[in-house]
Amino acid sequence: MKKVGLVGWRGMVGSVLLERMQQENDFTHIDVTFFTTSQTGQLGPAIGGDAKPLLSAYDVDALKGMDVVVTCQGGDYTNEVYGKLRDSGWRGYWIDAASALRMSDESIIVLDPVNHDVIEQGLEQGVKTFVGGNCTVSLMLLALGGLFEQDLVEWVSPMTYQAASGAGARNMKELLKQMGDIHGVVSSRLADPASAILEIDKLVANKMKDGSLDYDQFGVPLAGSLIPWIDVPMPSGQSKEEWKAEVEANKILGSSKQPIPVDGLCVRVGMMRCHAQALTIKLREDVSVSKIEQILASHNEWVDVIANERGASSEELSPVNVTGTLRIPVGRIRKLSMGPRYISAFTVGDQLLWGAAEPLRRMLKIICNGY
Ligand SMILES: NC(=O)C1=CN([C@@H]2O[C@H](COP(=O)(O)OP(=O)(O)OC[C@H]3O[C@@H](n4cnc5c(N)ncnc54)[C@H](OP(=O)(O)O)[C@@H]3O)[C@@H](O)[C@H]2O)C=CC1
Ligand SMILES: N[C@@H](CC(=O)OP(=O)(O)O)C(=O)O
Repeated sequence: MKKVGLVGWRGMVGSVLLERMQQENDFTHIDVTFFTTSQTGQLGPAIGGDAKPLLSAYDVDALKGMDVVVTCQGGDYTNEVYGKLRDSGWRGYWIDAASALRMSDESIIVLDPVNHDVIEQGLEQGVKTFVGGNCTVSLMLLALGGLFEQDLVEWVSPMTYQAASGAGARNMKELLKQMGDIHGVVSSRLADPASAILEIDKLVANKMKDGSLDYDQFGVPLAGSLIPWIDVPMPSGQSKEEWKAEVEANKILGSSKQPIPVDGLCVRVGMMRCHAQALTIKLREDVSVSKIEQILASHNEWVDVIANERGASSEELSPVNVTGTLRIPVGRIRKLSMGPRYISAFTVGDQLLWGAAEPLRRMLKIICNGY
């Protein structure tokens, strides 16, 4: 049984990972040790055995005793500890949710339904560092996996609708607080069927603009609004979230030497934990919509092709429908008026499951010989 150290299991991504590992009985196949950056010595969770005192996640000697370290602690932790651990001579497997090591030559970005071959080849060549991809990138590749596998994509432009969870737990709470505070200024009027909508709208607009909403985390109000910028600026004029799309997608696909252009705008909207994306795709050849649907549907067991109909699209391509599940619905597939090689698609996925925790859980399982 492999000795597995878990770091960051208390955070949002880590908790989702723990939940999935429990659902899948993963703890019966590993010898787990829980680490912490802030609660050393306190009792850890009674998972995979009796509760034991938590070890310090900065204790390189303790980490060296692990065959595998899985971390959802974030990039600062990775930057502080990973180098020291490797410099100490440790040759164990490092599995990471943070972006810090994603573009490093010594790492592979893991999304095994899409790049199982890249992962297997890496393992054979002795790669020991495996990093989960950016959430929008992983969710897009799972949705379009069939088209990429058959090399049918000349380029893709994703326009995203990203949930609050991608920015962190405090941001999710802030969004809900904003929703409640806005509702508070009009709740009595909403209860009155005769109330005038323009008066309600004016009160809502005033509340959003008067500076009284909490927006420390997002910097501006998000409830009832949107933010067309995610992460820091890049010299190209892209946001870093937009920059990640092409470099990470091509690294996952193993096509970095002849990269497929992937570029669009990333937008934060008031959803909780599902990211959605509207995709414009240029195909390398004219393929019928029914053939495209067939190619997409047969790629992996989570993708679900939704008919381009009003009812099915409204119900199935909805964060409400997808949240908390591993499903990847993809729909609105039709030819665009630009020409027969241009198609649209729309997809939704849970950014904490396939977008963050699930690729790590599956990588751990691969390393532990599939259990
Ligand atoms: N691949 C992707 O798309 C995504 C990746 N991520 C990555 O995962 C990292 C972690 O993100 P996220 O899970 O949102 O971070 P959180 O802020 O939820 O948790 C990070 C750590 O904060 C500490 N912490 C302090 N107070 C609390 C508390 N009250 N409740 C829970 N934890 C607490 C915990 O460490 P300790 O127990 O040691 O104190 C925890 O592991 C990110 O930095 C990012 O790198 C995140 C989202 C998506
Ligand atoms: N940046 C993503 C979430 C995230 O953590 O991405 P990354 O793992 O690439 O830093 C979002 O805000 O929705």
